[in-house]
Amino acid sequence: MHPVVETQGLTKRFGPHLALDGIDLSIAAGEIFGYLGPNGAGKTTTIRILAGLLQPSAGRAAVLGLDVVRQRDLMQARLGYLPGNFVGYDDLSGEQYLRYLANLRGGVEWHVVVTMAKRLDLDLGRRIGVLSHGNRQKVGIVQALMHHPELVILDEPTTGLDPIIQREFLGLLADVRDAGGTVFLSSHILSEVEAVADRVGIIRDGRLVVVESVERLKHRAVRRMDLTFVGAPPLEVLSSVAGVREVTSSGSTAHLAVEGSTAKLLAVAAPHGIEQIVTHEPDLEEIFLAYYERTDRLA
Ligand SMILES: Nc1ncnc2c1ncn2[C@@H]1O[C@H](COP(=O)(O)OP(=O)(O)OP(=O)(O)O)[C@@H](O)[C@H]1O
Repeated sequence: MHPVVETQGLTKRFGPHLALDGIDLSIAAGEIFGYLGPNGAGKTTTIRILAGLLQPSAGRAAVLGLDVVRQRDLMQARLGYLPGNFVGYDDLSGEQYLRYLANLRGGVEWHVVVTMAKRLDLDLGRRIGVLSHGNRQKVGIVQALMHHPELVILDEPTTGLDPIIQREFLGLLADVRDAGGTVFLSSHILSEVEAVADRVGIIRDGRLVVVESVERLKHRAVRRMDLTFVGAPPLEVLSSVAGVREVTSSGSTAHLAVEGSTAKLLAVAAPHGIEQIVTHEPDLEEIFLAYYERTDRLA
């Protein structure tokens, strides 16, 4: 079976600027793939090429086994797509706009639209022009999913959604996967995609620096922790634990950077009397750091 998304040496230049530098990706049917990277990394450029809206400068991309340049129309008919800057038509209500798009697609099951709107707490009767950014984004999400596409590509879909709606939205994506569909979503925040993605790819400066399962990525990540002790923090003991990268202190609190599991550290620290533990979720930069430091060591 063809991968649902496949790129080989995908490259995009904007004048002298190299926005994508030889991206090789392969995503299988039924996967939720998170495409992560900081601002300007090349996520939108990749997505626009996959959606057939931008031509690569070199390399190739195929979606659902169809070349995104030569077989663009066929490919787009089977795709659901939410652009990063979704706006819709201000003068139409959500319902009018979605019916219009549904007609262009040759009809959709309207009850699917109504159910999704309910789940996302979207009022379909309101004019798009008066909707908040988050509510507009919900219209964009519904139009991307309403026709049960085989592949859904979403560019920063959670922008503007509150946490409860975000969770509901991730549930919709899980439903797509459970029905055999494939999801490709971009984000610059790991925690947004880690709950739902099977694998993630991290792009930085136009290069794919790592592709792996969320579990392995988290394991590789450097996590920051603050351990407050009853007395003075045992800094030397803490520094000697495998995986502990940095140790500083203020008063009775030790500030640590830990790679991988924190179980060993906690076991060693516990006999010294821990009063409080604060764990900070690893952010993307810290994951990059861990990744680059590891490749440096291997080099
Ligand atoms: N049309 C364009 N003309 C010139 N440069 C562009 C164009 N589109 C994107 N770029 C540049 O290509 C690089 C990648 O941009 P891209 O929008 O793909 O990043 P991104 O990862 O989606 O970032 P963000 O999270 O900020 O949207 C950036 O340096 C950007 O300035």
